[in-house]
Amino acid sequence: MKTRAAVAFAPKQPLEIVELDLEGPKAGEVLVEIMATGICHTDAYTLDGLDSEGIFPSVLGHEGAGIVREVGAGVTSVKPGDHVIPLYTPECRQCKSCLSGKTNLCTAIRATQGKGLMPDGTTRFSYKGEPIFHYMGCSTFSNFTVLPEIAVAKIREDAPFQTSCYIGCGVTTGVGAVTNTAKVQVGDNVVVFGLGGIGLNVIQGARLAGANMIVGIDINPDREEWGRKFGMTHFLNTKGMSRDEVVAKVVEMTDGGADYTFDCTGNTEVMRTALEACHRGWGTSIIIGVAEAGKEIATRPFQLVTGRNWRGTAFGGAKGRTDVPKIVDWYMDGKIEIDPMITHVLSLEEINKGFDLMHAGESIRSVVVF
Ligand SMILES: NC(=O)c1ccc[n+]([C@@H]2O[C@H](COP(=O)([O-])OP(=O)(O)OC[C@H]3O[C@@H](n4cnc5c(N)ncnc54)[C@H](O)[C@@H]3O)[C@@H](O)[C@H]2O)c1
Ligand SMILES: N[C@@H](CCC(=O)N[C@@H](CSCO)C(=O)NCC(=O)O)C(=O)O
Ligand SMILES: [Zn+2]
Ligand SMILES: [Zn+2]
Repeated sequence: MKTRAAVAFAPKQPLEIVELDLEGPKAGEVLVEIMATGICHTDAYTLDGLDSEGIFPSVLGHEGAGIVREVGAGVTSVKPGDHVIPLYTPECRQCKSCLSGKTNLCTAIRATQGKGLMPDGTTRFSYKGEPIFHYMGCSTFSNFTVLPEIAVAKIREDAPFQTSCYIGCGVTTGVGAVTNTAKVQVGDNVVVFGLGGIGLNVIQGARLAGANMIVGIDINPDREEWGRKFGMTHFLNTKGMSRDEVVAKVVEMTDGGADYTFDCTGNTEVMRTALEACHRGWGTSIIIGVAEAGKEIATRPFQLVTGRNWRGTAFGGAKGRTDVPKIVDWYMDGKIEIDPMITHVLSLEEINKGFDLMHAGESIRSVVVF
């Protein structure tokens, strides 16, 4: 079949809208019509050539929602007509990681996914006879895409695609980092570095968990109003401040340091600041941001010797097929907010504008509707 898609032919080039050839689903795979997709900063980081796993030409996008249109042989958990959210962190429920009960990082198809291929080692997309690679196992910047059965979460049919697609990454990552990874408790003091599409969801996750202080930090002053909408209690604009100044200010505000800090910037200098702003003896810093290829984190080991903890999280520690339908329920029941964070709704033809808005700090989430 044919599908309209925004293709990343090369790094640092605008996406091109073209008609691709798409092979149907093989055994264990499903064909999904993508109805809406968000644009996450991770898509921009890959398009900018900063991802060590970045492959071109490819169809980016990993924050989608859509409808199953066809299933391959042996598929039993979904059927045509089901509403689904694609999962860049699949859940096979059989691999060592899934069975461990300790992680959401299913390893069943990670090797081929990282090479832009389906589990059988081939790609379903092509253009003028040449292969086009998949991205994060999702490729939601295509109107139709093929996914492994283990990489789709079935969701309720009354959830709007335009907003629930954000649960495919940003919402689940931010809220889950608080509830699954940090396990923030009532009364904890939380500091969030970077109040974009992920950080604002960390803030609403901290509010849900009953945190005491929720301090938001950004270098964009417009983000203060955004943070306050979702439960932020204090704001710090750190533009022009040194690491020591930021740490000292957070330690003063939180009476010794935060119980939990979250990096939602991807900047390795900010990651260090976030660790050092944690309370001596027990504070934990969670890295959510994805850093550019080649960047490394550093701190004095004394920071860890004196009881601070450094951790990371992918997809908010959520097990996709199990947890995503529940997060959709939280949204539909009004426990978490999504609609106000969708600042721009674009057509596929306008997708490059979504990247421009993100880089200019003018959007929280842009969503493309097909
Ligand atoms: N671990 C995961 O599973 C996961 C999932 C989604 C996104 N991410 C990553 O999370 C990060 C955030 O993504 P997003 O979509 O929210 O991006 P975004 O562009 O919407 O937001 C980033 C925010 O950080 C702020 N910022 C930038 N530099 C800063 C600095 N030095 N100090 C303080 N604030 C600063 C920006 O002003 C902006 O508000 C990215 O690195 C993305 O790749 C990780
Ligand atoms: N490919 C990059 C790392 C990118 C990365 O860390 N991705 C996150 C999701 S970001 C979503 O917006 C993730 O899930 N990581 C776990 C995994 O990819 O298995 C690199 O090579 O540095
Ligand atoms: Zn993402
Ligand atoms: Zn698994």
